[in-house]
Amino acid sequence: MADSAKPTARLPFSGGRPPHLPCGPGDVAENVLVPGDPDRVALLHDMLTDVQDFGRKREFALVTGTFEGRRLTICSSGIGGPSTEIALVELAMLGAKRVIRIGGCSALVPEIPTGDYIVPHKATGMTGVAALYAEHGHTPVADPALASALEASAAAMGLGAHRGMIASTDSYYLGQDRPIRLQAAGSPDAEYLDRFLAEGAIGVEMESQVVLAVGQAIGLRAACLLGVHGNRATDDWLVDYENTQRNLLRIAGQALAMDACN
Ligand SMILES: O=P(O)(O)O[C@H]1O[C@H](CO)[C@@H](O)[C@H]1O
Ligand SMILES: O=c1cc[nH]c(=O)[nH]1
Repeated sequence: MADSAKPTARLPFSGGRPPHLPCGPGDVAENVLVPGDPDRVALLHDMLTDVQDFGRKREFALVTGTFEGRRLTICSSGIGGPSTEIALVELAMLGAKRVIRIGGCSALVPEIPTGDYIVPHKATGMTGVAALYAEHGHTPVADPALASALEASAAAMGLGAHRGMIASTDSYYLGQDRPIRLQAAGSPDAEYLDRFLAEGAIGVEMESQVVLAVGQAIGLRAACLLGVHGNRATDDWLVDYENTQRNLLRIAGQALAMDACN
């Protein structure tokens, strides 16, 4: 379907090129890392060799290169569920088989410091896209072998990785109990984060529930690796976040090599 020459309204691929990602047939590796921010593709691409840069359309920047002998694509998803669903579906249609979201989150419990990592084994939350995919489960699960490989990879590098449930939401401000007017900066009304905590979530961000729900639905092996950018229990926020982001690629790249189902 993805290589039909003429676009249709139902599936507007043109000559095999998808309507959103800036690439075509043969450009996407079987292994894909998906950060949210397109600038992170630029930040990380010097860690690859033999890089082909396919540029950027909207929030989707995409490069394919080699990381430790393995062909690897890095493609940004933008913020939130709708653009993340588009990225995953089009990546899969172009040949992706294993996808790891590498993004940021805030921890919800005081024991997880900023600069550590979370490997969600499942995701809860209130994203619209995951609700659409709900027949595959309100709490979609990560590919177990891929998630285990991420944990083992972080451990091998001596980096703190915490296994647990992540919560994803479509809202950065109200949905994460942040003030939505400066005047209210001192008095956020905690509500949504308490609900996530009560369900057992250890962190919050905006895409993992979608990545896992879509992955399960379309048969893409999917997992997430999240850098802990903030901690909502201690109110700590990591100002220098670049090293954490580079470690996301290092951990995920090693995990792809360690994955038992490789
Ligand atoms: O670090 P990324 O992948 O962008 O993820 C997190 O950061 C963004 C919000 O600032 C949301 O996309 C959230 O999920
Ligand atoms: O607090 C945070 C940090 C990263 N991403 C989010 O969505 N929230």
